[in-house]
Amino acid sequence: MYIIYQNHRKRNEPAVVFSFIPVLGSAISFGSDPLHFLRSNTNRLGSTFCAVIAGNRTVFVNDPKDWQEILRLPKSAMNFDDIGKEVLVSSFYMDSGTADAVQFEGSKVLHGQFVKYLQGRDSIRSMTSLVRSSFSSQLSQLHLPPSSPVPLFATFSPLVFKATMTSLFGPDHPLVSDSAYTNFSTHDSIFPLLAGGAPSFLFPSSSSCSSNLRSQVLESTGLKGGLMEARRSYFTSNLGLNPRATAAAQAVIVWASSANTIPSAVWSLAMISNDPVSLARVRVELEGVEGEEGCGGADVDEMTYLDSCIHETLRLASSSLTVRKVNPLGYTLRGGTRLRGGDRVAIFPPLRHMDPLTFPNPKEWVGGRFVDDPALKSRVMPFGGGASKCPGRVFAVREVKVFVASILLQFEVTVVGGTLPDFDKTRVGLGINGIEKGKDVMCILRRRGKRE
Ligand code: HEM
Repeated sequence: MYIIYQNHRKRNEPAVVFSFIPVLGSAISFGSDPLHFLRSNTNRLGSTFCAVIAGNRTVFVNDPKDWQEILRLPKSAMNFDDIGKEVLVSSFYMDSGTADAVQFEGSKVLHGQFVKYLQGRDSIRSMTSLVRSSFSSQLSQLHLPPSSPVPLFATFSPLVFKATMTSLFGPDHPLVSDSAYTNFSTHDSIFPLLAGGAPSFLFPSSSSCSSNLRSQVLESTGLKGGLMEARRSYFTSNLGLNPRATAAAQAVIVWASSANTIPSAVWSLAMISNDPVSLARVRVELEGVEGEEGCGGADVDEMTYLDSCIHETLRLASSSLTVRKVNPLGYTLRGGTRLRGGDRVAIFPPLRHMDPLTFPNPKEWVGGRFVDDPALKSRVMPFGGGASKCPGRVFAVREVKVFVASILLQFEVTVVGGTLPDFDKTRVGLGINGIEKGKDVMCILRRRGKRE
């Protein structure tokens, strides 16, 4: 009965990708090669079709011309909040009542805080300045073997994590530590399984690492007037959450701020360093940066070539999925396609990122792509879109810029072998792909002489 319900097609509904596998449906085919799955089914069934993914009827809208309609629809037609709540419960060990408070009752105020602290000019300036001084002090203490290769991801992921935590909690907070990074990365490594609905008791180590993070997240921030303090005060004073629930809600930001920023930063450094032309162009921009530590503040805004390289990295490494849930009455799209109440609607931006008509030679990393054609930047969607678009996007790009600039100002970086490993494909749908399991980007790093 279940299979018949999921696969049966009513009038005006999108065609359904048939699957005999109950619950899982097409999850494995989609997860193992999403572009092939979406393109081949688009060829067979049309650009909007339905597939059952992990028990959910999911309508994939694959023509970018239809995306704006979906992203602009009001919450009364389809919403992200129900899905957001499921993720809070499945992946952040939050109880259902707390998830309701965070995702529904407090959503307007919390969104306003994101806008104020993650996008406001003064706040971004002071967060960038904290990130810059964190990189500066971490790099000065970094001991590297003089001429043997260094694994880029293993070496720099903890640095990016600690810089991000510094910007949110202040430099002396317990989350600014290697042990907190280990807790974060253990939880992060099984995040795709938790988000896919696997029960958390199967992963006791992740659960204890996540609990370690939650026990640290409430320690005093040392930062007055920042995002984390504003959230904490709202959770306790306005939503009446107890310390345990408040910690769970704060831990979400620890993950959201780091999980995608870390691979974005390290891939950007690797891809720039592996392309002599782009590396030379970025170095010319860096020459214009004043002072030894002058890669934060206003300067990063002027590095347009670096900005292009970072967006090109995000274009290639992105695999996010923007998802909405249709309201119980169902909804009819402009073109007449009928969606059932409870259907999920999904947009996969890499379909456009890898479209040769939009991005010629889409598989190639072209550092100056967006300098040559600035309008193309609006076609890159690594931060999702609509109501759930990443609120940390402006700060995130700045942090990546400061990271790359800090490293290149201090080091000559040479990628050993000249080729980069593949992406980790197990994170489809979550954001920026990490690096293939068991691999790293091996580089020779030589400290540069002091600039005059
Ligand atoms: C390059 C780094 C980053 C990338 C690629 C990225 C990407 C994303 C994506 C794809 C989403 C989901 C969008 C959607 O559903 O349409 C998201 C959501 C989110 N991101 Fe980011 N992100 C990054 C950095 C950050 C940072 C630094 C912060 C905070 C300091 C942050 C905070 C959040 C939050 C709170 C959400 C959930 C928004 C909601 O539920 O409405 N992100 N991010």
